Amino acid sequence: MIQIKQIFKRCLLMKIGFIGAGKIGSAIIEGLLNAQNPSEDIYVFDGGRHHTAQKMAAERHLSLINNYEDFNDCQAVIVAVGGSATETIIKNLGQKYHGIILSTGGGDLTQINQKLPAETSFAKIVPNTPVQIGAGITVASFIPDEKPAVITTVKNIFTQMGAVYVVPEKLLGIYGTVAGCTPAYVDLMVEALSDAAVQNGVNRAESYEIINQMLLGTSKLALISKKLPEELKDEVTTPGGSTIRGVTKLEEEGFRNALIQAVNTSAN
Ligand SMILES: NC(=O)C1=CN([C@@H]2O[C@H](COP(=O)(O)OP(=O)(O)OC[C@H]3O[C@@H](n4cnc5c(N)ncnc54)[C@H](O)[C@@H]3O)[C@@H](O)[C@H]2O)C=CC1
Ligand SMILES: O=C(O)[C@@H]1CCC=N1
Repeated sequence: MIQIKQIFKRCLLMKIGFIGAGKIGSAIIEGLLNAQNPSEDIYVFDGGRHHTAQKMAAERHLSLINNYEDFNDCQAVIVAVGGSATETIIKNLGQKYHGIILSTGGGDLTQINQKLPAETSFAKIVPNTPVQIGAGITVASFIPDEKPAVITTVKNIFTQMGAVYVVPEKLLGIYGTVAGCTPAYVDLMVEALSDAAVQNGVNRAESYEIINQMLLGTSKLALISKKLPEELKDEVTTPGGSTIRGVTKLEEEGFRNALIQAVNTSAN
């Protein structure tokens, strides 16, 4: 049985290329390595100002390449450079590599696809940083008439690292915000909760352990019980107790509104 599973897994394995191995590029690479993809099947392009690709290739034994043509062994190439360089890289890459190009940055799906050779597909993805530990979310958008095999390949790559949502391009911004930006909001909340804990005498390291474990448990409870947030909140808020005093203070300070405005600001 184990052998069959291993053979099945081997069949799903594929070579994946990267241009840009910064924060999100390296998180995806770590996610692929954690999912037991062989390091030599991960190709990284030797470029960029920060030498992150060279460092990562050396440390994690990845295949470092210098020509876009070398990506032709890869089922997909992920462009994770950000900024204005993205579209030029995709255009040049598309002349030399014929497969699936995925970008973590911007660009118009239809316009870019029209400029690429017919055998090359272009799609946009927003992975979040927990992909590195297999607990991520990746949101993807394809042109409306994309080949099903392309969508399946992209899903096969990212389901190794967590959940995948395919959404229309016009919703990629908001889905990407809710999945991709909010880890930073949560980290900010953890820092603030920890500061208050330390202010009241809790050891810093212990406060982080407790708060992160509390978040993990709270999320698991919501996912497993399928209860709504208001039900779960009600289970904690004893009438006349300490939780409702804190909840009321959060309302007074505009906690909910701050989050709503933050999501709108990130997404638009
Ligand atoms: N950090 C995150 O959680 C997420 C980021 N994104 C998007 O992904 C893109 C990249 O973001 P980060 O990884 O955070 O940025 P980053 O600045 O950490 O990484 C970008 C990397 O690209 C490299 N690079 C730049 N030009 C290059 C070139 N011509 N050839 C090869 N490498 C080149 C840089 O040296 C750098 O290592 C951005 O568009 C961002 O909006 C999307 C989802 C999540
Ligand atoms: O901050 C950013 O622009 C990217 C998009 C999603 C997460 N980070």
